Amino acid sequence: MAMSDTPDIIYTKVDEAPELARASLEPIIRAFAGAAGVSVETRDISVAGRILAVFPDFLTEAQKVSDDLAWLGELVKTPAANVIKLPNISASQPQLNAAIKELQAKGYAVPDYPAEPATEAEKDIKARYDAVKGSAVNPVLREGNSDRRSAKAVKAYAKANPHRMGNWSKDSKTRVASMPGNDFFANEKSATLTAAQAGGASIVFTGKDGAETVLKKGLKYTEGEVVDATFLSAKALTAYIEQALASVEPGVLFSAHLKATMMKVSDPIIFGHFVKVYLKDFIARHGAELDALGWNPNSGLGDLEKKIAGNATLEADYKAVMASQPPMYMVNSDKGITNLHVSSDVIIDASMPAVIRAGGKGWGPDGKEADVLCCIPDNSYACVYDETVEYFKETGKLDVTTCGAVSNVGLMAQKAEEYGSHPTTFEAPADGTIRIVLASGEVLHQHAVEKGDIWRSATAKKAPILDWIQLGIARTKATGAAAFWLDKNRAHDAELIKYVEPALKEAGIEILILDPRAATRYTLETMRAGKDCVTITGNVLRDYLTDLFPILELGTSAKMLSIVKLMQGGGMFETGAGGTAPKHVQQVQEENHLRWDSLGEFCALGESFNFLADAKNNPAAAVLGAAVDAATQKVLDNNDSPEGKVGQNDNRTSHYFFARYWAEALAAQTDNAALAAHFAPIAKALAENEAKIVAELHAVEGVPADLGGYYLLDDAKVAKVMRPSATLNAIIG
Ligand SMILES: NC(=O)C1=CN([C@@H]2O[C@H](COP(=O)(O)OP(=O)(O)OC[C@H]3O[C@@H](n4cnc5c(N)ncnc54)[C@H](OP(=O)(O)O)[C@@H]3O)[C@@H](O)[C@H]2O)C=CC1
Ligand SMILES: O=C(O)CCC(=O)C(=O)O
Ligand SMILES: [Mg+2]
Repeated sequence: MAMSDTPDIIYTKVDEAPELARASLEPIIRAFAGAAGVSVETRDISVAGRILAVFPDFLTEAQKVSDDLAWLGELVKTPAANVIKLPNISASQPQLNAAIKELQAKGYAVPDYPAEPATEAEKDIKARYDAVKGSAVNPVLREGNSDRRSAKAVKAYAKANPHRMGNWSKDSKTRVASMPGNDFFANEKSATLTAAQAGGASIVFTGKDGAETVLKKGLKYTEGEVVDATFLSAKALTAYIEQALASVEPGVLFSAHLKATMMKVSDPIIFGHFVKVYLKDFIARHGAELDALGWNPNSGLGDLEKKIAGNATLEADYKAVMASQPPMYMVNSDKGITNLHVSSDVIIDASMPAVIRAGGKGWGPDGKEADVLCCIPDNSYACVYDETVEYFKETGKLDVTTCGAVSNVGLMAQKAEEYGSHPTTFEAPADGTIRIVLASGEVLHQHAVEKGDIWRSATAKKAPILDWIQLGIARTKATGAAAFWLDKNRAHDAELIKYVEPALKEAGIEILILDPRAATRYTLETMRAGKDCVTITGNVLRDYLTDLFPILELGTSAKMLSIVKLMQGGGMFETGAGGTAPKHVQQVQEENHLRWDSLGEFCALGESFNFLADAKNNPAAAVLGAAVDAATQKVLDNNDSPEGKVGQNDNRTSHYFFARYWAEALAAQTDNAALAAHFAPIAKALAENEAKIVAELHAVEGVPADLGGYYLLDDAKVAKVMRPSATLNAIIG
């Protein structure tokens, strides 16, 4: 990729609430940066955009789009990368189907998703869609390790303006239940490869009859790579879910917390097992009919309800079976949407912290809060939530006004660990053995499996591991307390410890190495004592903890600063640590109020300019960056962030205030006289027209908004909705 034609900054075009926010904020950024000669361009990583990009052969010339994700995937491997990445949808199967339907209805002749492909052509279509499904963007762009923390101003704001926290009681019945064994944790094997073991490998299934099937060929391992293999027993999973359901006490809700988006192969299957157990009697009675309707349990109760709609017998029996089971934790009790409707509705990193923040409460079908049994099948990380729940039962809720800040350094680069394991995850086709066979013929790992068991291999490469350790050391030095979250009794972690211990010795620094349960307790106690603490973790805990601790400390993970120092010298700045907040879009559609908080974008923008200033020796970018930081601080100080209701500040008003403070800071600085002169009249006009602009922004609220679609938005309509102030638009230019 030629570096000379790369824009200074890439801002991503995404989905749902952050995409609506982009439509308002990005024109402001483009105009302000442009005045300093800094170029900003967008690239589309929305799920609709990604579908269109992989099916050019089904589209007319006019409909074809560039494959921006592929382009960005190359860019992040170069020092020229400076990407501001907003969250995008990691589509579950029902979401993917809905996006396809919407595109087709809009005249794009993309094919249906072939669930059971028969021909080579159908297999090709399915493979293309499977590359779009689930978490398909982040693993491609994350060519560096993760550094997530709250900016000082954000933490100070949270301490001074504590959010609402539910009370924890000692006799709360909320608890975490995980499998007694035979899970990924128990069955894991791991090895660090020698130079002789590096090279090609394949994954082979051998049936009881001795017949071999190659599940995956062409794997390429490098020296020092940590290669794991493990499986979760389907029978043990079913038995555990049955036992958990039977153990639900009266008045307690049943819930399952998975990550079906990032673990896009394993977790939809696990989700399907929950559905099958919950609806066991119903499926036993109507299995053939449900098959004929084409219902797959992995697609959840949402799809089932659509498929049986109008069939009075099925509907009545479904209702009866649902009523006979313990009540479920609800996604939306008003609309009857349960935990088991769609696998991507309850995502563990966001869902468990919300239960914990509420004092161990979830919403039941009756629209009331209740204690919850939280099923997290695999023991690798369930202990983190279990320990947190038990800790708060013992000690009561956290005092937000005094607690310390917990930041994270996460091993993430180059598809590290479980989050890179989709291509090497398989449901065992029959009873037999699954082996990883190296080019030499050596069997690296093998497991005896039964039909339906979920087997997977994950790896972490040496260079990212070493980079992660150094980042951990640097952040520890800057922070104080820290721990590596590694369990010497877990196969994979034991291999990582072999890297960590000598590196710490060489650096002459002592950092605790604690298993996840002990590390959870240590971190909670440290933060409660008012001290800051770094969690140095693998990829999954990076994800979980950067929602858990911010949601407790700040009320949300949206305000996190999320830096990805790319290993080839570039920078990626993710906004916040959360997702695309689908609920927020619904509110816009219903009453044109967007409560999405762009503080994560503001923080990322400041970092992106600062990075540009250093990387390209661009002093004007440094001026822009410093002014962004000042504006962000002022948005917080003046309480200009969005609130929940029509008539209150929303995303658009917060952008107006941000633009105004940014212009004021640029006008006031003395490092760049030309920029100061350029922004002085803009700042003046923005300030003088405050009442008029805010009135224009509020005037559109309270009635439904037309976005021209859900997955494929109509950009002109979105611009109209998100930029309704003619006065503001004229000043921005
Ligand atoms: N980096 C990425 O690309 C990520 C993408 N995702 C994707 O996002 C989608 C939704 O994920 P989900 O797990 O439901 O989590 P979300 O973080 O989108 O939503 C959970 C809740 O967090 C609050 N929230 C999150 N961000 C903001 C914000 N900027 N401003 C205000 N409130 C915010 C909202 O709560 P309330 O309205 O109650 O205030 C929201 O309902 C999925 O498709 C998922 O795959 C998820 C995580 C990261
Ligand atoms: O890629 C995804 O699906 C979600 C990513 C995520 O939750 C995170 O990185 O915090
Ligand atoms: Mg997350």
